[in-house]
Amino acid sequence: MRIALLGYGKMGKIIERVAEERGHSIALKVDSKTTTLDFSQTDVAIDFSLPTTAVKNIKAALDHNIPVISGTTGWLSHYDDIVTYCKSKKGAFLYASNFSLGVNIFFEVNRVLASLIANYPDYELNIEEIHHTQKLDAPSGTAISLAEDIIKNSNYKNWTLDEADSNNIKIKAKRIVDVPGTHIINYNSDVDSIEIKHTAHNREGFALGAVIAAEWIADKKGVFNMKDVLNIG
Ligand SMILES: NC(=O)c1ccc[n+]([C@@H]2O[C@H](COP(=O)([O-])OP(=O)(O)OC[C@H]3O[C@@H](n4cnc5c(N)ncnc54)[C@H](O)[C@@H]3O)[C@@H](O)[C@H]2O)c1
Ligand SMILES: O=C(O)C1=N[C@H](C(=O)O)CCC1
Repeated sequence: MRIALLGYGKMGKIIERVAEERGHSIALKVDSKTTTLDFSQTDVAIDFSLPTTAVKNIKAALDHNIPVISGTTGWLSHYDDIVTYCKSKKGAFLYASNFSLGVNIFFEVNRVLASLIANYPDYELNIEEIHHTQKLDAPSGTAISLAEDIIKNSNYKNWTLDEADSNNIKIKAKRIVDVPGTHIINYNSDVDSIEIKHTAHNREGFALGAVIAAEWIADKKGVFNMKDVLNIG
């Protein structure tokens, strides 16, 4: 498969190595200096760029009839617009806030735990996410996915970075040098606590998941997510 890397930073470089190890080639590398996007030698595009550039990159790939997956976070207010755009172009698109297998299993555990605890108001909930200091967005896309899944399976109505009340899930976003990504869900009552935690040891899991998703979407049309790829849940 010939891959366009839309974004060639920390993730783009690891994806390049993982993709080559799996027998693919990199046909196009796009970063802040790129002026024209030539998709003519490309089968699939992988976007790990910036919150401010993802929408333009995704639309450019769809304009050229190239299936595209995006791991960029912080642009989701435009998600519905991209879904409509993809359908209008009869293209293929997949977004995942987190491509790692471990986090996608963690998402399932989070959903089950949220629905089990939903009817026990004695438990106070908070989500904590910890990432490296270069991260541009807060909270992380993964923390937003976790909060949205809890909202779907409980009585919470929203999430907030500020002080929470019983309608809102508090998300604490911490930035510590070199942390690839940690997410903790904590339910706390007067008598006990229940905590689930996912710790990424490095970025390899994100990169492998992204390449697997790109392989999966290359011959498809439609809008997908990682549940479609991994067949879990
Ligand atoms: N979904 C996941 O599994 C996952 C995992 C890790 C990171 N991320 C997200 O991926 C994104 C990138 O992460 P990173 O750690 O590689 O960041 P990074 O800052 O290291 O890399 C971003 C790259 O985008 C490039 N860029 C700038 N302008 C561009 C443009 N117009 N078009 C294309 N690229 C452009 C920059 O030159 C830079 O190389 C972030 O939003 C991050 O939150 C998601
Ligand atoms: O390094 C990042 O930035 C990460 N971003 C994703 C998020 O916002 O959830 C996934 C984890 C790493």
